[in-house]
Formats: sequence, C-alpha cells, structure tokens
Amino acid sequence: MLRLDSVSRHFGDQHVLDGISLTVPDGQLLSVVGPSGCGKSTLLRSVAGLLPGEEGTITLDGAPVTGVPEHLAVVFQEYGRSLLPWLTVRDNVALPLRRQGLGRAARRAEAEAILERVGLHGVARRRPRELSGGMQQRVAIARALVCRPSLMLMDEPFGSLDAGTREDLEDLLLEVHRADGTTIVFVTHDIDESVYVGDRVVVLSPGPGSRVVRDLRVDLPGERDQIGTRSLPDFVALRTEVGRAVRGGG
Ligand SMILES: Nc1ncnc2c1ncn2[C@@H]1O[C@H](COP(=O)(O)OP(=O)(O)OP(=O)(O)O)[C@@H](O)[C@H]1O
Repeated sequence: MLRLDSVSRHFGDQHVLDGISLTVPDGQLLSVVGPSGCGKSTLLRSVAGLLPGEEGTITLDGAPVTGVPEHLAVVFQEYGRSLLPWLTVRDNVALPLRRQGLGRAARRAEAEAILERVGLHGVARRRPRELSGGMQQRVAIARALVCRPSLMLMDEPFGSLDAGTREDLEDLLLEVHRADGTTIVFVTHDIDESVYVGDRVVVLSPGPGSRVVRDLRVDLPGERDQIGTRSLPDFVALRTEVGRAVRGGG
C-alpha cells in the first residue's frame, strides 16, 4: 500500500504541493489529473524517491520512502531519452535484471518473453531508433515490467503518441494491470484517458499550492473497450465531472 500523508513541496519560494494525503491500496490503478504545472510530475517524482525534501511522509508498505524503492518501475513520456540508443531492444529490456544477478542468457530469455507479451515480435535485436514511437514506448513498458514491479509510476506515458497508438497502449496497460495486479499511479493530461484506464481518478487543483479537489471511484466494468466503454453513460458522467474539476468549474 502506498500512502501519502500531508505531502507538501516548495521549490525555493514557489509552493507547488499543499498537504496531499492519499492512500493507494495494492492493485489499484490510480489516475492523477490536473492543470498543466500543478505538480503532477513533482508528486510522482517524490513517490519515486527521486526528489527528496518534501514535507509530510510517503510510505510504501509501511516503510518511509527515503530513496528509490525496490520493486519500483517508472515510465516517462520521453521514451526516446529513457532507452539507451547503443543497446539492442532486448538488452535495454534486460538491463534491470542485472541487479538480480541473473546470467546473460537468462536475462535475454526473460527480456524476449516480456517483449512478446507487450506485442513486440522480431525486434529484439534492433536498436530503439529503428522503431516507431509507439514501439519504443512498448519497449519502455517491457523494461518496466521485467522486474515484476509491485508499484509502477507512469508520467504521461502516452502523451506524445498518435491517437490510435495511444489507444492500443492504454489497452495494453489495462491487460497488464488485470493480469499482474500491479499498483499503478498514472499521471495524464487527458481526462478521457484518466477515466478509461483508472480504477480511481484524483484531480489536483491549479497551483500554487496544489491540493486534491476530487477523488472519484471509476465504477465501470473491468473489461473495457475503446468504443463501448467510452459511450457508456457512466463514463460520460465521470469524464464530465473530472473535466469540470480540472477546469475549476466545481
Ligand atoms: N526541480 C525543480 N526545481 C524547481 N522548480 C521545479 C522543479 N520541478 C518542477 N518545478 C516547478 O514545479 C511546478 C510543477 O511542475 P510539474 O512538472 O510537477 O507540474 P505538472 O503538473 O506535471 O505539469 P505538466 O502537466 O505541464 O507536465 C512548475 O511550476 C515547475 O516549474
């Protein structure tokens, strides 16, 4: 379980987060939305232990987060920068397994299995730049999954992809989440996406001093599909409520 208690953050005299308290139960996919610059990435980086110095406490399974937690995976928007260009796709995915002391052949076999799982066939020996943006982001997701993380943090992971690729990757994420039960905190600008992938949506207010202004359960069927789910009255009602909250309309 991930728990934030009264987390506040200043950068110099800029007040970014103001008393964020949240409990994310194991296995939940929590979407976080809010206006640009309100502090969503800052919140995520604090949870990842990449930005020490916040006020309040963040605990993961009861232990305070004081550095990058074990069993944590992070996926950023800039897949181009997060993959190592000189390594093959397979070796990029296998990289986190080095820490587990697995031999090279076992690491590569594991990486190839995960690549198949995220729908990438026959690209293991290619370099990242030879792949499309959507394929590179699949590689980044494969690399995140290879260590079987208990917590996955995703910062606008599909923000720079075209609409069709984005939908495919949203469905991949849902499939992986259903199968593995990983706890996921998913930051997005996209209101519809936050509802489509989420079990729950938290809306942050505009800064300075961003707070949680909505905390909504997404009561939609677990099996989602891009056309059917998005046309359900419950989906439309939720996206409207989230949209109003993001725009400060109550
Ligand atoms: N390391 C840092 N040092 C100083 N200020 C920072 C730092 N990181 C973020 N900020 C500031 O904190 C505020 C929140 O930034 P953050 O990137 O967390 O917002 P965001 O909600 O993720 O934005 P966006 O939706 O546009 O990606 C911004 O004003 C930003 O300039």
